[in-house]
Amino acid sequence: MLELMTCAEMAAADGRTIAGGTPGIVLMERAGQAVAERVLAGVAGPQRIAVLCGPGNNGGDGFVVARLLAAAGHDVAVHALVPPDRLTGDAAEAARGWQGEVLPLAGWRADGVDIIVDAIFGAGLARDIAAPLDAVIAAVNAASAQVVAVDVPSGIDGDTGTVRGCAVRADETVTFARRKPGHLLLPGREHCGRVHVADIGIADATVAALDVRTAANAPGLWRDKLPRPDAAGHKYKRGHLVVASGGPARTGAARLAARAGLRAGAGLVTVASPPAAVAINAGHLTAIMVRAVDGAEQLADLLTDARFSALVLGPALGIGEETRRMVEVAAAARRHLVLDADALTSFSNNLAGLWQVVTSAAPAGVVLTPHEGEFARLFGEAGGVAQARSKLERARAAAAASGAVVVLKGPDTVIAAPDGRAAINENAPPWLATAGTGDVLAGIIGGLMAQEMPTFVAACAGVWMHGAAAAAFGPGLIAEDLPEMLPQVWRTLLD
Ligand SMILES: NC(=O)C1=CN([C@@H]2O[C@H](COP(=O)(O)OP(=O)(O)OC[C@H]3O[C@@H](n4cnc5c(N)ncnc54)[C@H](O)[C@@H]3O)[C@@H](O)[C@H]2O)[C@@H](O)CC1
Ligand SMILES: [K+]
Repeated sequence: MLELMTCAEMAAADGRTIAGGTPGIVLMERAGQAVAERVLAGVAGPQRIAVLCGPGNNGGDGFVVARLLAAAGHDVAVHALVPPDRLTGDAAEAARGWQGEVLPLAGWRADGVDIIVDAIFGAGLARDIAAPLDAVIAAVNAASAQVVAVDVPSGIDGDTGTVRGCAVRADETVTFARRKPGHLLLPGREHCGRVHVADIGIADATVAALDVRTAANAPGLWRDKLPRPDAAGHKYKRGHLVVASGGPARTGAARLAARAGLRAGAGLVTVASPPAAVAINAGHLTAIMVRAVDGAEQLADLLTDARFSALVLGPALGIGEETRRMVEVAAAARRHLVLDADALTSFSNNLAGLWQVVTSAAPAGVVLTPHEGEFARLFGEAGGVAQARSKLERARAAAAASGAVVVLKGPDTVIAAPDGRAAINENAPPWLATAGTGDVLAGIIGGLMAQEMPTFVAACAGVWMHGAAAAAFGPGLIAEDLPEMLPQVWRTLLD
């Protein structure tokens, strides 16, 4: 269940389930039940519980939770934004099931409360939170109580993960059927605590019929497309990756990418080096080959040999005309390309040029791996990017505008394909943000593409393996450690 459903998709799935014969109040009962079970898991003895209810169905879920927790013997107080007689539909029905008092939410204080159930806003959050609710949310966040959020922490936009004015910080969040993008994108992810997905009876077929295009990035998305070494195979069948090196003072980045490409399974890896840097590159490499390649013209000569199947261009390659020409030459030779760092910056404010590169490389795939700064220089002006509400939408718009697979890097890296598919990565530990790790990522993706793994899934797999390698190493990681952790990551994937 890697799909992520937007708030609108969730509402559509709900609507179809209701149309299929399951009344809305039954879904709400199941939702409330799932939250109540989560609250009860791990509590010993009677608790003082405050259930904070908003004006819509999220609040309706809250009334169900309150009823079930009171029935389980806890001391439950309900505080609502609007009086129950102003609720409508399923929420009104759920509120009628609550026999106790309903106190106002404005001015609520957390004094003496053990557990807070946040049922103020969920998928229907439509604008920034204002007074007096901002004070309520501040009180939730200042409380020492355990906070369990219903669906999404109130104030977090379920589609974008952004904070609308202010937002609850939950210890646990119980959502329904599938997670939403806002559970994975920052800062939303940090507000959710542990996320639990409860089955409320929305059929997989109902979700499938919605053609959901966004997923959490995990092996289930691409494991079956990973290149698998076979007994009869040999290195020439596992692709040949070329990584272009910068000049004598800037060679380390290419070697990091090259080593990562080899560990990612490329059969052969060659560092294409300016003649002046061949000696230093050769002095630091063993299993990886070095070839003297002096600029774009000689790269074109090299690529007349059809065995070179993929290239990584960009890490410390230098910004400017020559790098741009190397990219164009590689594209014209129809090789799989990973464009990173200086190769991206060499196309700043030149989206037309980038589009040309992607078009001429086709059917070979092109992956762009910008961090936020490179992304802004490349796509700041692109249609759709400026209007995008989230990192997810920005990456998707950039992929559509460039025709390439875009890997928009960060702690919540988004991988987007020009056809609209996108994945959000969540396995990167904070210590992955260190010098040179981007070069390694480019190398891993290049290594997978050299083996003919399809472009979008190669990018997704590369990002995940990169995060898994960092997580397996732990704090203190430096970029050089990442390729060395890949065998361990491979073992978990190829079992
Ligand atoms: N049918 C479904 O999809 C199901 C939905 N369920 C619950 O229903 C929720 C969605 O319900 P709704 O669509 O009613 O949405 P919400 O209950 O999240 O909120 C909508 C209400 O909040 C008001 N509102 C929005 N932003 C506001 C702001 N910043 N300040 C003040 N008021 C604001 C709106 O005017 C509206 O009255 C889900 O999050 C989930 O908890 C569950 O009952 C399970 C089934
Ligand atoms: K909520």
